[in-house]
Parts: sequence; structure tokens; C-alpha cells
Amino acid sequence: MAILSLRDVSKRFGALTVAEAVSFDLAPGEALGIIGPNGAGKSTLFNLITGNLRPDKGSVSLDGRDITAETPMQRCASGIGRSFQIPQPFGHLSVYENLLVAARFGGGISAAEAPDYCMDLLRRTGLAALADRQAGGLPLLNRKRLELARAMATRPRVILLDEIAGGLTDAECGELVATIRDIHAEGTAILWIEHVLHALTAVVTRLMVLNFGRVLMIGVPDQVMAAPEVREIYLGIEA
Ligand SMILES: Nc1ncnc2c1ncn2[C@@H]1O[C@H](COP(=O)(O)OP(=O)(O)OP(=O)(O)O)[C@@H](O)[C@H]1O
Repeated sequence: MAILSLRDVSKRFGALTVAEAVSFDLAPGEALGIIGPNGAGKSTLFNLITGNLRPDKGSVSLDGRDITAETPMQRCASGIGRSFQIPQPFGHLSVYENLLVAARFGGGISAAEAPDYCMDLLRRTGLAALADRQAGGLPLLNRKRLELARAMATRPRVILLDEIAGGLTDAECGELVATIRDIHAEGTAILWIEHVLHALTAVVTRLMVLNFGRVLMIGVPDQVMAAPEVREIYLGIEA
């Protein structure tokens, strides 16, 4: 059974259709990439999955259970974690405190277990030396690492990554990809929106293309990227 399923999910903002009958399944432990032009509705799709937005039509299920009416907090507690396109740490708290908040309130981890859990996550995401630093002053790579660590601190079984590689140098991107591969290897299912294709295809085994809120294609990355309609809308190359 799929861990996450969307069925005919539709959403409009006034006259603008941002999701049009979107259906797909994410298998347990699978890594699925999402690509598409700016404004295609990718981040909106994440908001529909996390409950920050409610669909006009359609359903979202986790482990076969319909969660369409649940709040973001309930979905987080059920195992959906998320990193935001623009990192949103508590800027005045330390890196460690940011994780603690996510672990205690998002992951439901006890006060006794949380410190070890958070320190382990800081090590895995390359942030251990920065535990006491104020989160608001971190440079981009470390803000991205913290965004990933905060999402992981909620103990997700499905993690949604929104353009986490954007704006990084190749070396920085490689570091982040290695961490995401580790997370995936431990069995966490991944849904990843990304414009940096080489980062995405280093992890995902399937790609979904969104255009004007519709699923244009889902398949193996090489086949998807070679498809004339994808090259035309995504890469601007005429078929
Ligand atoms: N709350 C909102 N109210 C009205 N329009 C919105 C709202 N949120 C997003 N939109 C619009 O919906 C469309 C899809 O936006 P979305 O952020 O989902 O696109 P995206 O594919 O993630 O784009 P990008 O790659 O640039 O991040 C855009 O035209 C955006 O301006």
C-alpha cells in the first residue's frame, strides 16, 4: 500500500487553477522528485499535502487513511514532515533550541529523550559545531541544513523538501545531497521539489512533472527528461 496518496486533488485561487485533478501514489521509502516551471503549483501541492491549504475537491491519504480534514499539526504528528523553500527558523533561538521545539512539539519526543535525539540529528546534518549559534545569523547552507534537521526532528515517515538545493554552490549541494541520501537510505519516503536537477536525480527514482497545476507525466527520470513535451515546457526547447 502507498504511504501517501492523492486522488483528484484540485485547488483554485479565484480564476487561477493551481491544482487540477492531481493523483499519484508515493510508495513507502520511495523518493519521488517534482519538477515544473515557476508557478506550476509545486509549493501549493505541498501545502495541500501538509494541510496548510485545503483542496476544493479530492483527497489526501496517509497509509490508506483519509487525512484531508486534518490540521497541519495532526498531519505532522502522523508522520508528514516538511522543509520550506524559504527557511523559517526561530531566528532568535539557537540551532539546538530550534530542533528541540520541532522534536518536542512536532515529533512528540519526550523531554528526557529529546536532547540526545536532537544532538544526533545535529551531527547527521553537519550542524553539531553550531548547536549554540543563533539560527537567525546562519549562512545559507547552514540555514538549509537546519531546515532539513527541523523537518527530520518531527520524526517523519514522509518528508517534503521544497527547493532545498537552490542557491548553493556545487560543493554545498553535494553535501546536502549526501545527507538526503542517508535519510532516504534509512527508509524515510521523500517528495522533493527541486530546480537543481542533478541534485534531484542523485536521489529520486521517479520524477513527476507539473504544469499549470496538472500532472504532465510521472516516470523514470531519464524517460521523463527525454519526453518532447517535458523538454518544451520545462527546458524551453521546442519539440
Ligand atoms: N495564497 C495564494 N493566493 C493566490 N495565489 C496564490 C497563492 N499561493 C500561490 N498562488 C499562486 O499560485 C500559483 C502557483 O504557485 P506555487 O508557489 O505553488 O508555484 P511553484 O510551482 O511552487 O513555483 P516556484 O517554482 O516559483 O516556487 C502562482 O501563480 C502563485 O502566484
